Amino acid sequence: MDESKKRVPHLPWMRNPVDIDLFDERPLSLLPHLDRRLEVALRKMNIESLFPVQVAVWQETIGPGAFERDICVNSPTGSGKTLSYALPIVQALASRKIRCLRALVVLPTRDLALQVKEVFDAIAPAVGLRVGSAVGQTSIADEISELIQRPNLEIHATLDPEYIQMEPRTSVDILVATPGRLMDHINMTKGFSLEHLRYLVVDETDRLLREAYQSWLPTVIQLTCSTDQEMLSHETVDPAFLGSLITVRRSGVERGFKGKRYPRLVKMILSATLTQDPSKISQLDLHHPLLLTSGNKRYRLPELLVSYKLICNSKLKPLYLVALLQELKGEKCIVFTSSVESTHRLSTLLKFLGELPFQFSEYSRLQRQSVRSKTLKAFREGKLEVLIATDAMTRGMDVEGIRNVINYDMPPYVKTYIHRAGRTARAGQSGRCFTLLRKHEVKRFDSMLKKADDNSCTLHSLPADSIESLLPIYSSALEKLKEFVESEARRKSSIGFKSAKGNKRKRTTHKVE
Ligand SMILES: Nc1ncnc2c1ncn2[C@@H]1O[C@H](COP(=O)(O)OP(=O)(O)OP(=O)(O)O)[C@@H](O)[C@H]1O
Repeated sequence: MDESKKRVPHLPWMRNPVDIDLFDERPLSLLPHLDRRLEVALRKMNIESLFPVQVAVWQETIGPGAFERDICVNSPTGSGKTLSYALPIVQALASRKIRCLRALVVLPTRDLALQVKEVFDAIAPAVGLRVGSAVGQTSIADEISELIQRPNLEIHATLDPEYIQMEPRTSVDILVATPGRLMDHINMTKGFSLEHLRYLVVDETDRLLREAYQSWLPTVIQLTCSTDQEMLSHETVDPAFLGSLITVRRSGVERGFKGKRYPRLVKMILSATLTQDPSKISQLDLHHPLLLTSGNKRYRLPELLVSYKLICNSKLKPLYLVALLQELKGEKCIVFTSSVESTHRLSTLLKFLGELPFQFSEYSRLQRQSVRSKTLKAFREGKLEVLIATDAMTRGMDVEGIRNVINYDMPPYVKTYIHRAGRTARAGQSGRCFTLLRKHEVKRFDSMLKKADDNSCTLHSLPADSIESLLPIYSSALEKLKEFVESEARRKSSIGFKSAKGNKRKRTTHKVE
């Protein structure tokens, strides 16, 4: 057995997880306590039953677990983690009386946050909840007007200000945010408060913990802890006296959480590759955490994913890619490269190869958000068949109908392989992942796949003539690429990108691989 499979987690609570594999998909009609209005909303989304991870989390939240413990979910890509937290949170808040910010969901990128907001938007309005976003898609002023409700002074003109709520306050129940914009609102937006927060979701946890993003996590933890402290300091005061806006938290004493009279903030963390590093996990200040994981392996690929490797002549690697894309005959594909520069060079080179039988586009953080959003829309709608992308931009991306993932550059880590491959074979569908390898990379790749519990990666070869037929235009395309990169570097340096100048010149000497 592979060593990585036997490794015992350092954290004791991670050693006896709830096994998600023991849960079956469950029809909505058999889900205990599901609000009828939510059932209708789910059916409108064409959801007739809950996936195993969703049933398992339901059990620990709305079911007998009753949100008593913080929830940590480690479940494969595309297994339905978003709805696994969105549904219980919306159901739990369905009976709230007064609108204020009670659930905060944090995601690493804007596109991902908007994707998750869509899921909340599909169910929350059914029970009268409002969902907002703080992702920097619009100006901060527009975001503030969406999130903050200001008192209407004209309506209250004749009333004594002492008796009316004059302070601005949040006008959403659930907020989906990226860390940067969240911090902007925490620091600057009048009326933005986490005082009543009951649920904090950290999706794509391992990625969010890796990057500090202006210390958003310690700030959120501190702000929500101080609420607990503040409330505890009112121990002699009847909670009712604290006003209807104060969330009356469920007592947590039954599991021995001494000294906590008020329900704490519930945290839910999720990933397909959840970290087991105690120092990282400790940043979350988890309360009696419960791990839910699929099977007894650390990493898991989607069940219906098939992996292939292609051994390439490294000088002709772009042609192998083109030949493979031609073979895939316009099926939706994502091609992963190792960096934004490499993504840019590869897509530029493909443009110089003349008419290709597929529509493709670059998708990376080098581009403006508006360009990226347009590209993603076209890809979703099937107007583009191939997206050339980097890891950072596509984590968690859920696009229907992606049949293939192509690793143009070998992923550096098994976690990277899992997140890239997981853009296909989602929600029980089948999919393929191809990895282009130079001869010397094969051994390292094979041992990496074993960690992902995939021993079934087969060799895929392309007919020699499919590459040979591209050779005549290849050298002229390379020439054009060289000129293009040089002129781009000159243009950038002339508009003041002095630091970029050196890098770009260096880049022109790189081979296109
Ligand atoms: N119960 C369900 N029935 C049918 N489809 C579902 C159900 N739950 C989720 N889905 C669909 O499954 C797909 C994957 O869901 P989701 O994006 O939540 O996966 P994930 O586990 O978060 O993946 P990743 O780790 O890549 O972020 C989505 O298209 C979603 O609409």
